[in-house]
Amino acid sequence: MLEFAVPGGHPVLAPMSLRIAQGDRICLLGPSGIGKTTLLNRLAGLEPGQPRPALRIGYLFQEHRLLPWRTLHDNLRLVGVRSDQVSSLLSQVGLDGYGAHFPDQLSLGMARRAALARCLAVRPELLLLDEPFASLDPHRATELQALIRKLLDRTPHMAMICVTHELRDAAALANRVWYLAGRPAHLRHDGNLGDTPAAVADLARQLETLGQESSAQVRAQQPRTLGPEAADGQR
Ligand SMILES: Nc1ncnc2c1ncn2[C@@H]1O[C@H](COP(=O)(O)OP(=O)(O)OP(=O)(O)O)[C@@H](O)[C@H]1O
Repeated sequence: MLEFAVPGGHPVLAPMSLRIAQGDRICLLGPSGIGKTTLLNRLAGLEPGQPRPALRIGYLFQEHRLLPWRTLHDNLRLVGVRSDQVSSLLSQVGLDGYGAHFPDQLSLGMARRAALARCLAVRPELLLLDEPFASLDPHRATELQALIRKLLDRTPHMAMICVTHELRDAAALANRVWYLAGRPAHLRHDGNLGDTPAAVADLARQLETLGQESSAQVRAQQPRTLGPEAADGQR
């Protein structure tokens, strides 16, 4: 069991205590801008002043963050992959023979898979994926989803948290759903996905309601802007 705490006083996130079991597959959903990436960063120990996490974490950022002036081979060498293991790692993500390519020579989907290979290189106990399917065409997104599914099946003890806007990604990859909402943001839902299409549809309705409540709360907290008449009255 992995335990994480977000302390009080965080500018975006409410205090929370999170428990993640080995092999948990969690999809993290919530309205845009609510703090999903911030929570992943927090879990990865990337926020200022945070200690290094005590477990091995692979983090697939929204951008690939590979060094553009290094080949894929060298990018993987930099995180400790032995030269004779590079090909097999690239092969795991469907990039056989691309070791000599530079990141900018790859399509978005391929670069994301190369970044995924770099995540796997550390043999993560926790894999963090930040919107892995964003900006991919539906065919490429389905392909990447199938690849991630295969990698998860191959590493049953690894836990995963995947940020997404689509509950259908959760249906394909996750056994558990977190929903972040409110300001400061807290987990408004933490539960199993449900085994049947009807249960998933029911969860989708619940999450939509939570999203609407959250948006209303955020709107109510925003400072009111003065319209022209009100502004006149202030002069
Ligand atoms: N330390 C901080 N202090 C103040 N604001 C912050 C801090 N860290 C993040 N934010 C702000 O919090 C908001 C939440 O950002 P975040 O990217 O985590 O949301 P998100 O839910 O991942 O959004 P999206 O779904 O659009 O990717 C952003 O407006 C960001 O600028």
